Amino acid sequence: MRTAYSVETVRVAEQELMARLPEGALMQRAVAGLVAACAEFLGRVYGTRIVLLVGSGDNGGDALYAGARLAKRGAGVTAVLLVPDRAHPGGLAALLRAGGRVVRGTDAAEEPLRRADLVVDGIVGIGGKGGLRPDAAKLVDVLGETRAAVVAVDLPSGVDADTGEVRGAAVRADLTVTFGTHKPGLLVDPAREYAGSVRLVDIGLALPGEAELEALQHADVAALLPVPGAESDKYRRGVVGIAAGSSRYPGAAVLAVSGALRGGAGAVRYVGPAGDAVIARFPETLVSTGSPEQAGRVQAWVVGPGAGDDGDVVAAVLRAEVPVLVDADGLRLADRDAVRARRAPTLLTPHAGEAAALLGVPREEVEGARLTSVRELAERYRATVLLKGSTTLIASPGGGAVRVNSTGTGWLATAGSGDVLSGLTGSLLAAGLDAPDAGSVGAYLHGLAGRLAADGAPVGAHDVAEAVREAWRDVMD
Ligand SMILES: NC(=O)C1=CN([C@@H]2O[C@H](COP(=O)(O)OP(=O)(O)OC[C@H]3O[C@@H](n4cnc5c(N)ncnc54)[C@H](OP(=O)(O)O)[C@@H]3O)[C@@H](O)[C@H]2O)[C@@H](O)CC1
Ligand SMILES: [K+]
Repeated sequence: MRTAYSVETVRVAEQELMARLPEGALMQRAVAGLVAACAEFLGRVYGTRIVLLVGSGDNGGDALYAGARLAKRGAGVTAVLLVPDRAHPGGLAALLRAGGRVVRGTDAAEEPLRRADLVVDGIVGIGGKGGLRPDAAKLVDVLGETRAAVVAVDLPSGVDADTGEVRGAAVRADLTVTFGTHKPGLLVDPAREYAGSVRLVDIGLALPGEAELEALQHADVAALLPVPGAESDKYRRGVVGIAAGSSRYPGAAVLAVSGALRGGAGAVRYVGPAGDAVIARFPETLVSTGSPEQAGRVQAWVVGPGAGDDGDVVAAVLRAEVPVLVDADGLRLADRDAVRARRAPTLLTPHAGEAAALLGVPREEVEGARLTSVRELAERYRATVLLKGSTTLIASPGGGAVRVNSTGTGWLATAGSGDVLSGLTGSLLAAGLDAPDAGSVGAYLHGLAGRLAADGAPVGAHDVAEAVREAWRDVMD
C-alpha cells in the first residue's frame, strides 16, 4: 500500500524526530536523497549546469545544500535567491564554499535558466500557503519558457500539498523528490500532473497508522480479489444484478454485463428492456423483464448505466437490502434521502460532471478540488463515493483514508468505459468485498485493463472489458 500524509501529520513526526537527532541531521538526510536523485537523473554530474530556485524557507535550504554537493562533484551551480536576505544561511554558505554562484531576483534568472541542464525547484515546499506570491509566480513563468529539466524538492512549488489543488502558477517538474512520505497532492490531480515521476526518500519519520490517502498496489489487490474455493457454487461466489440500459441505450446494458462477468461473481442477472441485446452477446446471463424485486436472489445490484429516465427502477433497487452501486443516469434519478436511509452499503460512481451536478457546483470546481469534492459527496449521501478521473478517488461515508487509484490512462476516456467499470465493481460487491474495497479494486483492474488493451493505441469499452481477465492474471502473478 502506498500512503500519503497531511502536512500537519508530517510536521508532528518531523518535530518528534528532530528532537532526537543532532541539529541539521534531518535536512542532511533529505539532501543526500535529493543529490542522489539529481545525479541519477543527470546521468553525469561533472560539467553540467544546474540552477537552484531558492525560496525563503527550508525547502530552499535543501536546494542550496544539494547544490553545494553537486558543485563539489564538478557541476556549475547558480542559485537564484528570491528573497536574498532570507535564504537559508547554512545552505548558502555551503554553496558559496563549494564554488557556487548566486544571483538575486527573477530578472537575473533568465540567462542561467536558459542555459541550464537541470533546475532544482526549492521555492517552497510544505510551508507554502495559498497560490505562489507574485515574484515566485513570475520566476515560474520564466522557467516555463525554458526547456530545462526540473527536479522539484519535496513538492512542485505552487501546488497544494494537502489537496492537490493548483491555484495559479506552479512548477512543472519532471521528477519530484519527496521526503518522509508522499503528500496527498502528489497523488491527486491536478497537482499530480505537475509532479512528474515521484521518488520517496526515507528520512526516518514515524507516521501514524491511518493515512490521509491510500493507493492499493498489485499485492494489495491480489489479496482482495475473490477466488473461488473448492466448495464454491455460483450463489456462494455471489450473484450480481444489473438494472441498466434502455431501448435507446441497449449498449450500456451489454457493457455493464460484460464487466460484471469478469468481476468474480458466480452469475449475472440482467433486468431491463435490453435483454435481447444482452443475451445475444452473453448467453450465460440470467435475463428477466420484470421489476428488480421479482428478479430473484442477488447479493448486489448495479443500477443506472444507460437507464434513461426510469426513476422507478432506481427507487426499487435502492429499497433492496443488499449493496447497491449507482452510476450514470441512476445518479441523477436517485433520491438522496433514500440513499441516506439505506442500511446496506451504497456505492456512487460519478465522473466529475455528475459529481458537480450532485453538489450543485460547476464541473471545473470538482476537477480543481477532487479530494474535497469526493469527501463532501460521501458525507452528503452517507455513501461510499468513487469519483472517476485520471486519478480516481474513493471516499467512505465515515471519513478516514481516501483511496486513490492511479492505474488509469487517458485511453479509458471512451464511451461505455464507465459501464464496464460499474458492472465489474458491482460483481466484486456481490462477491463479498466491502464498498471501498470493491471500488478501489474495480478501479485498479479497470485502469490496468485499459492500459493492457490500449497498449498505445485507441480502444473501445468492449476491449477494456475483454482485457480485465489479463489484468486479473497480471495482478495475481
Ligand atoms: N518535513 C520534514 O521532515 C523535512 C522537511 N524538509 C524541508 O523543509 C521544507 C519545509 O520548510 P519550511 O517549513 O521552512 O517551509 P517552506 O516549504 O520552505 O516554505 C516556507 C517559506 O516559503 C514562504 N512562502 C510561503 N508561502 C509562499 C507562497 N505562496 N509563495 C512564496 N513563498 C511562500 C514563507 O515565507 P513567509 O511566509 O515566512 O514570509 C517561508 O519562508 C519541506 O518542504 C522540505 O523541503 C527537509 O529539509 C527535512 C525534512
Ligand atoms: K519545491
